[in-house]
Amino acid sequence: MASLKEDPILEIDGIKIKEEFEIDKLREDCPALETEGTVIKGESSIDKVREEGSGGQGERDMVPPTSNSIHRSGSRPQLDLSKAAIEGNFEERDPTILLPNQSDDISHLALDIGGSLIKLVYFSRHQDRPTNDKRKKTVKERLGISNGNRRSYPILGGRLHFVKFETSKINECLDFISSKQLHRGGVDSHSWHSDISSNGNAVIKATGGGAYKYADLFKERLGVSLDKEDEMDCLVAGANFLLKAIRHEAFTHMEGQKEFVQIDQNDLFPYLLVNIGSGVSMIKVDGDGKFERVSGTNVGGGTYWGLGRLLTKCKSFDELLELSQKGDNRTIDMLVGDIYGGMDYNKIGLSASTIASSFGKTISEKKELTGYRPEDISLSLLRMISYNIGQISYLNALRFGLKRIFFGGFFIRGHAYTMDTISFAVQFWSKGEAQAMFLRHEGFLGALGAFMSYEKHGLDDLMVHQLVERFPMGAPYTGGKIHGPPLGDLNEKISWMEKFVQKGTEITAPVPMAPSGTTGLGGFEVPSSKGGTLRSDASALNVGVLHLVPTLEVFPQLADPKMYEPNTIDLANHSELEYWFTVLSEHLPDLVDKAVASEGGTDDSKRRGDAFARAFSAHLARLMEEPAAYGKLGLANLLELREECLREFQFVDAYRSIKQRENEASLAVLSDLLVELDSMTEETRLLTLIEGVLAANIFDWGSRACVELYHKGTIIEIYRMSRNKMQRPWRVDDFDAFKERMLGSGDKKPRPHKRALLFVDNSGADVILGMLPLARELLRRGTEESLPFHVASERRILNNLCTNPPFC
Ligand SMILES: Nc1ncnc2c1ncn2[C@@H]1O[C@H](COP(=O)(O)OP(=O)(O)OP(=O)(O)O)[C@@H](O)[C@H]1O
Ligand SMILES: CC(C)(CO)[C@@H](O)C(=O)NCCC(=O)O
Repeated sequence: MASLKEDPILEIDGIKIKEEFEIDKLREDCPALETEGTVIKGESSIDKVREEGSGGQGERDMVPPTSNSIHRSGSRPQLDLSKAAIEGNFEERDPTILLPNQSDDISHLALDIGGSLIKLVYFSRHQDRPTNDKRKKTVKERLGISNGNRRSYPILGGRLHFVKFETSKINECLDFISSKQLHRGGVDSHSWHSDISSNGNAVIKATGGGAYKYADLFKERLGVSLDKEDEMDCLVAGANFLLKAIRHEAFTHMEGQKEFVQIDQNDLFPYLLVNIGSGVSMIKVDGDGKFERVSGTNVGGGTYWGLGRLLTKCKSFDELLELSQKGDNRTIDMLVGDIYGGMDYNKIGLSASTIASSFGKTISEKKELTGYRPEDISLSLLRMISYNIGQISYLNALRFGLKRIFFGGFFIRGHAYTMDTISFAVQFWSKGEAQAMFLRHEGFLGALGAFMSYEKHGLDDLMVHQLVERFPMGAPYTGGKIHGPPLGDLNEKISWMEKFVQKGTEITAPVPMAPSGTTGLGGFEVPSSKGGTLRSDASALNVGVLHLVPTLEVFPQLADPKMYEPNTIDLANHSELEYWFTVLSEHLPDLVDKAVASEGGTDDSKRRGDAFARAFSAHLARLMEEPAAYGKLGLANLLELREECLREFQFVDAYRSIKQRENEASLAVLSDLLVELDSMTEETRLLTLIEGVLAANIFDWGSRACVELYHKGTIIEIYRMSRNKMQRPWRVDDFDAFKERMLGSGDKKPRPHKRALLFVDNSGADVILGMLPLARELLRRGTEESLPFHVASERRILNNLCTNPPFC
């Protein structure tokens, strides 16, 4: 095996890092970027630039350089690099680059003002990294330049937030916008502005009837103009975006069972979109921007809430919904059995328990309204409206031969009984031919669509993996009654946690309002209430903050990147979840110690460590309650959640000191290791390389045996021991099959492998030690033919290589 430096693609040996690079290099990798010949000096980021630039994927996005200072492709955002200059010291690592001519005018707030609720979607730039941690930011990140995809425009990393207010409380919404200065570009507005119209006024995209009704109020209170977007256009754009870009957005819900559906983007259309807001719209969707509103009904969410309020005196929608969980509709609804003397009406397929007439029983009894339990009324009403919508939806699907029906709108509210009832109606009337599916961001379709209508959002061709959903810990997740999004400020978060500590209150994970085991079958069963109380909106809605991470790229040689699922351990399996719950809980004190030590063991870090432990425990408890609370849950998601939680409490890298130690050990033996690998036969080398990767990684994924091993020595010792002296606590599955695919046998050529074979985790040097030779070997092959395997979490490898160069 020759020197790693000869590898033209993955130049990750990096021991000797280039001292400078020129914008020309950047231009080469990101052809759309042009400057007026400015030379920018810096360090190390060249590796990142090169790696990212070499990603291979997205050649389709490449546009030839233009001669002028800024290349524009359509209306997408571009950076104007003209007169770009280093700010401050040239010798500084990754110095900030000023772009004086860049207008930075990307808008980031959109509204859907409906008959019942106002929905806000807003974007905030990532602020994860402490500003003094410049080493972590690459030049490209600072520029907002995308990576290996070679986009011709930047996508800025950040978060999409989802918030809602009751339309009747529009002033609260205006206060919220104003307090966060969202109409002006947010609190970090020094570099981030809303659209400013030619006359200097901010313009916000808005849809829904309220965009017309409240335009003057917005002008008056905030001085902003609402740029009105068509409601149906927005609903469709939002639904298409979610279905294409968000992992596990859609799910089925039958008899209390939630199952996520991974939609194949190439097989999405046509479908029926049913948006259940105050009223209901039914839209046949044939493609992006291709749709027709084929039907609607005025019996919708407003009907349930309005009639329910009158009949039960409930003060809020949630109260009404919560009430239904304790209801028994048989006291209100007339069943087939009530009419047929307890018998089924088999001839037309109706069981005795089928509802013959919603609210029908009340005509035969001489009771006043007060004689009925509000719980029962609420349930009957909910069932009547949900069933009716399900049935009308199916009839419309039938009209157009559509098999899939996606339901959105806030009426659904992630509520099990509602979804079960709709699903039952669709299934019953279609005789199982059509399927009802629900969307996790159910109520935000319109607002997202309005957001998408900004010409400069730059999100239109994001890949699924670039939007990562997170569930930050804030008041709403600890059962607190705080309006708005999760707490953003670190101190706020910590003091929240501390309040719980002081009061000795256990942090209760929010109980999902959707109890499992409810059913609409037969239409009368009583939903089994679990916990009884509804928690705050954010938790009940199960909508996380979408993190946009434009640097994440799928390994370019995957056989089918869209369908690739890196999570091989599915925690939907309860015993698996329990196992990992125990591992992670037991490991928590140790992790906190490490995290605190990585920050110098200061009082502040101890305080943060404590808060982190509580926050993460609450997440774990929440997931034990409802494993699918945050979308489909695989082990990698759980570990990422932990990482994210650490970052929320500003632990940049809990394993920093360990990595340092490992880096030193790795460096010392690297050349030996390469010589050793070079001397092996191809087959032995392949196995050795895989073992190397596993040796490095199983430890990280929580294996107790490896943790013990690790305590006895450094990773390189484990690596050596694993090959020579000891019984390995892991094995390489399917090596023969892999080998055949990898090396080919007889006249068989290597062919793509369907499953992930390598697990690569988010640590730094240890992964790379195993990964380095393997990556090189495989990438060498990859230049000749398609790689025969998938690398799990390959995006993290790139990230790690970029942000934690291992040997420098
Ligand atoms: N906190 C809440 N307050 C009021 N209604 C709620 C709440 N949560 C859920 N809902 C339900 O959601 C419905 C509103 O849904 P959504 O926000 O999707 O529609 P909308 O945009 O307000 O209505 P439309 O599109 O018809 O103008 C309400 O009618 C009610 O049934
Ligand atoms: C009027 C809208 C579109 C406003 O969102 C909605 O409330 C609705 O679709 N209502 C149903 C109206 C009907 O088709 O009968």
